[in-house]
Formats: sequence, C-alpha cells, structure tokens
Amino acid sequence: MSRILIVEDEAIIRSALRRLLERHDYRVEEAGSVAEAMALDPQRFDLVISDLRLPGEPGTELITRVAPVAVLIMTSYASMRSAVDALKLGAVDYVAKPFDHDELLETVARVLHQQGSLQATPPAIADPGGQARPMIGNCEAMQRVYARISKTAPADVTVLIQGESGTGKELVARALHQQSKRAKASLICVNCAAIPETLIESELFGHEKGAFTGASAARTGLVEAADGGTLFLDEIGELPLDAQARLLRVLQEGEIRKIGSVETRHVDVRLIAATHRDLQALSKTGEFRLDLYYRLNVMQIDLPPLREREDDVLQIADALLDKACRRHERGGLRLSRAARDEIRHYPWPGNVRELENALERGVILAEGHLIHPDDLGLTAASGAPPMTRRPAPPQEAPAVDKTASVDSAPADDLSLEDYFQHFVLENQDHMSETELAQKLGISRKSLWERRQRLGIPRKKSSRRKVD
Ligand SMILES: Nc1ncnc2c1ncn2[C@@H]1O[C@H](COP(=O)(O)OP(=O)(O)OP(=O)(O)O)[C@@H](O)[C@H]1O
Repeated sequence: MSRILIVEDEAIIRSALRRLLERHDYRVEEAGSVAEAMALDPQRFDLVISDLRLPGEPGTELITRVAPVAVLIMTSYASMRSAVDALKLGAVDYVAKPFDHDELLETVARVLHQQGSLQATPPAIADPGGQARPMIGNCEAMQRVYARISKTAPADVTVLIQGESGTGKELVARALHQQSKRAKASLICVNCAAIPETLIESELFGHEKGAFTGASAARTGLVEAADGGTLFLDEIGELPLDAQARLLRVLQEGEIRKIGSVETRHVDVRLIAATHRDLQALSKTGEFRLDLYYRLNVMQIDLPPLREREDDVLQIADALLDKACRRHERGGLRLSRAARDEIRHYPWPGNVRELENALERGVILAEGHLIHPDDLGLTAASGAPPMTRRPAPPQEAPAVDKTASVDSAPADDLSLEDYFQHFVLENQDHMSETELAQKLGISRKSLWERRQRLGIPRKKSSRRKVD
C-alpha cells in the first residue's frame, strides 16, 4: 500500500483529501507545515502532496528536502504561475485547487507509477461510465500483477491473462489498455463464451452480403472496429477452431478477411486475451491451436484466486460493500464480526464476482445495521459446493422441455436458482456448454450470465466436449 504525506495548513482540505485517498487504499499521514512534515521522517513516504503556500516555509522547500521522494504541489487556479515555478524547482506535478477527485486520483496513481515507488500501486481503471476506480488489494501476488501491468501496458505486445472466473481479468485488460499508447482509441471487449458458436466468426471478422443465409447486408466485424485500439477477447478458450485460424492470421499478418470475401484488409489491433482454462492442455486435445497459443502468450499475467490473496479479501469486501450500500441507498451497514470471519475463510470459488454478489445479497437482506453470515447466504445460494456424488450420466439429467426456458422448469421443493445451480453442477463435467444450455432451454449467453450472477464458475478440470 503506497504511503502519502499531505502537507496542508487548512484542516478541512487536509482531512477531505485524507479521506479521499484512504478510500482508495492509500496509507495517509498529515502535516500542517514544512517543519511538521520534516518531523515525520518524510522519506518513509512514497509521495508528498503539499500546498504551495504554508505558514513558514513554502511547500516547494520540500522538493529538495524530501528527495528522492516525489512532491506533488497543490495550488489555486489564481497562482498558476507559481505552479509552473514549482515544476521548474523539481516538483513532479501540480494539481489546481479546488481539485476534481478523479483527476487528483489519476495524477497520484500516475506519479506513483512513474516514480516506480517501492510498491507497485493498483492501477486506477476508468469504468465504462468514465469513473476512475483503482483495483483493490495489495497482497504480494497482486503487487506482482500491478508491476506486470505497468511494464507490459506500454509495450504494445499481445497479452494472455490467466485466472479463475471472476478474478478481475477484464479489469486487468482495461488497465492495460488505459496505460497503453492506444488509450485514446477504442477498447472492444468480446466474451467468446457468450456468443453462439455459429455467430462468433461473423461477429469478430464481419461478413459480406449474402455470405450465408440471413446475411442480408454486409457487416463490419469487431476486430475491424478495434482498428487502432485494443481488442479484448475474454474466454478465448471457447473460440471455435475456424475462428482461431482467422485470428491467427490477424496476429501473423495484421490482416482480416470478412466471411464471404476474397479481399483482405490491414488492421492494427493490439490483442489482449483471457482464459480460465489451460490452453496448452486444450491444444493437446486438439481444441486449441498450439501456434495461436504461442502467438498469444507473448506476455502472460496470472491473476491469483481470491482465496490466495490473504487479507485483501476483507479490503475488497469493504470496498464492494460500500458500493452496494450506495447502490441500494443503505448507508451505514457494516459486516458483523462473524460475517467478516466467514468472508475471510470461505474459499470463494467464484472469486471477486461471487464476493460482490454475496455482499449485494447481504445489503438487501440485512435487517439492522449489521450484515450477518446468514444474510450473505454463502452456503445456500452462492458458491460451487464440492460435488459429493458422481455426476449423473446425461440420460439421467432432469427432463426439461427443450423449448421451455429454465424459468418455467418445474422443481418441486427447489427454487429456480437452486434448480439451475444443481443441474449445472451435476452435469457440467460431461456436457459442453451448448448441451447444458440446450437441456435447460436457454441460450449459451443466458447460461453464461446465470453462471456469473450465481457465482458458478466452470470447473477448471472439466474437459470441454467439442460441440
Ligand atoms: N481487485 C479488484 N478490485 C475491485 N473489484 C474487482 C477486483 N477484481 C475483480 N473485481 C470486480 O469483480 C467482478 C469480476 O471481475 P472481472 O469481470 O474483471 O473478472 P473476470 O476474471 O474477467 O471474470 P470472467 O472470467 O468470469 O469473465 C467485476 O465486477 C470487477 O469489477
């Protein structure tokens, strides 16, 4: 966790800034003057944020006195000239007061990143709404991830992100894009598992009019849409072999050819791929092209499962709880001691996404000011409980009307969600995603979405049947 010293004589500004930074997982101390700052052994910090005008010596005094620690100067709009002077004196950057929260956080994250502070800082990632949010967690394994992101992002190479479902692979892809020189161009995210196999090639590569039944007009694919920017292919292990061959051509030649076209077109796309599966093992069974695997795996980033992130789980839980409370307008809710214990010790097979879902449930169900273990419903509705019985063979699977949606499936004493979870867990080892979806009478996309919502990751060990 990066340590920041705030030097500011106005107590209100100082404590507001402290709260903002602490909410974003920085460890903060404060001083009201240069003299007070010097008494705090400022070289312990990764960054000093100082007001320019202070009682006694000005903030710029700190620039040489705390070196090599970077000093970020705060100044009012009225004294921009002095900000420029501060930069000349060696301040790492300045922020104008009153400062915009997102801008300040971005500057702090960038400065810490540039300084290569002793600890790698979690990257601040703008969500699709444009709000900057840092990745949460500072355990050693995540520090390595952050360091890898900051080294890999500017290199414009293909990256393979590996990790269990819900570990934050998409967040890492966003961070890579946002820290790359393509940041101003588009980031196109595609979940290969959520697109029906029959459509995925035309979605990715586009098609000409009349290329197949139903292709009533020509269409540009997502690879072309990412031209100049980044293409993030999540769950790349689900890409059918034909699409793999086309993708290989994009990586090797920088060219795409629409379905039904004889012409190729040059594209400049940075590819980031993610998977929870072992692509090398898949290549041994012929499900994934080994040459594509080697092309993808120029740089690899491995995300640890949540159960291996030590105390990060509670830090992430607090941040996600805060978010859920705001969303449901239930301020002031806290986790009981028992709920914290349970969160700390639960194995989180669905990782951060499952934690997010459990906390949301907790916020909705809590009756007082505390969320208790029951409210989280960890054993009842979420998580993938270990299978105690051998999976039933396909013919013994519950009979479901293939044309009906799972929402209309009868299930005696089971809720629909229980029924869905039960069916998937019982059958996923011997059925492909397409077969499961067909049996349940839903699309592969719905199956995927339900898995996410209920926190039922696909088992890593399960062999995918070729559909
Ligand atoms: N370190 C983190 N800090 C804060 N939120 C996180 C973190 N990691 C994951 N999340 C949140 O958890 C959810 C799942 O993350 P994400 O979609 O990136 O996972 P994923 O590994 O891509 O999952 P999948 O493989 O299932 O697509 C998201 O809502 C994301 O914002």
